[in-house]
Amino acid sequence: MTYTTALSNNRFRLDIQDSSVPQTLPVPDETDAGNAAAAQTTGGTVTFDKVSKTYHASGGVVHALQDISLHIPAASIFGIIGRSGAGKSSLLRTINRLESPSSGHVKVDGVDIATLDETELVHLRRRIGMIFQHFNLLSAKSVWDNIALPLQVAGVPRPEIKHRVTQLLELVGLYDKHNTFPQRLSGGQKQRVGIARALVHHPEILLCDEATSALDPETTRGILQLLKDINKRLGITIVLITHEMSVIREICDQVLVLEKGRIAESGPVWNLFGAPAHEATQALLAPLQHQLPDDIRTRLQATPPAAGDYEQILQLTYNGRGGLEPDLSLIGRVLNTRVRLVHGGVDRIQGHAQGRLLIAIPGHATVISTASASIEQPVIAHHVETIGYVPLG
Ligand SMILES: Nc1ncnc2c1ncn2[C@@H]1O[C@H](COP(=O)(O)OP(=O)(O)OP(=O)(O)O)[C@@H](O)[C@H]1O
Repeated sequence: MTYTTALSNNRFRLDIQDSSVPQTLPVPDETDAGNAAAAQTTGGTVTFDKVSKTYHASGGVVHALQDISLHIPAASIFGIIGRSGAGKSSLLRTINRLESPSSGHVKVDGVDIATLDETELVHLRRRIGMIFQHFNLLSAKSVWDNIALPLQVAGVPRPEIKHRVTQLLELVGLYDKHNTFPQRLSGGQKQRVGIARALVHHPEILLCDEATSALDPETTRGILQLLKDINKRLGITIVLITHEMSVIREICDQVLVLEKGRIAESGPVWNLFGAPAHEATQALLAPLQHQLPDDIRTRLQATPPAAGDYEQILQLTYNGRGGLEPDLSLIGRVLNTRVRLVHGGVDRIQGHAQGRLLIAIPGHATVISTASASIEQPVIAHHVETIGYVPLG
């Protein structure tokens, strides 16, 4: 067995030349057009082809995944969301064959992983790192040993292990903790160790199973930044499942929504978050919506008050399409009245402005019904709706 190390494009590689371990996955069958095309792409693609998974539990048969076909591009950050029991973990776990599909195929870089023998499977799993919600660190081992262990198991010589572990500890910002044991680390530090350990074999794919769900918001931000850096600097494909929509909004390029084991919808995050089409997506995204402030909600009426002054409350929605941005002076000009910003917020997702503004205008002002789609008038929002009336005074 020989080892070579190289540092190129900021990407450290430790190549293990072991005649007992295949250096590449089996060459795909060139007659299979799908396989051949995928094999030519950069490393780290995942393709699901009509994947279904059925469990035979004591309570009966569970169709956890049904007819899933999708492609995860190399070097992308791909999020999987869905209600509890939708099949997220089952899908994620088919990528490294922790679960095997009941039918259909999972291909990594064009190779159907069901065809791999035991040795090839070991090799595949080294190319696919995984991190977990509860970190799965060995409590009796130091930070250093937790990270070094997979390399020791793989038979890597000590000097190489020392080099690699040092490098990874620096990457995750934990070098000063190398002698510490997990129980003395914070949640964020434990996850950093988990990330370092997942990267020991310089994988092309990193699977994240609710990796930030046990962390507070500030620590979550730090871990997401680290994952982003790893994706950018090392070109690793990241596939993550989460119940936190903010995580998807923060770092993912693409998102898949699962519902009862089937694909509800999928696409670029800005597109899905801006205009969720499926009821499951709308329900999942509801917590991200700015709720009506209590003082407005309690005074809001469905019809204009019979007497006295009042304001009309309009909701302006932005879905990110066509480069449309909230422009308060334009809104005032188009509605031709005094406009008061009441509440709301606009996020930028992958450069697209989306969100919701609540504005108040004098009760008797006319809302141009085509403000959201006028040809003559400049468009002020993707959707404009009167949500109620608030008496003044
Ligand atoms: N090993 C198993 N045996 C039997 N049924 C299973 C098994 N694993 C998962 N299931 C069932 O398959 C369905 C999908 O489960 P899965 O864990 O993939 O969903 P999930 O979306 O990850 O859920 P959660 O968000 O709650 O973790 C559920 O009905 C679950 O009970």
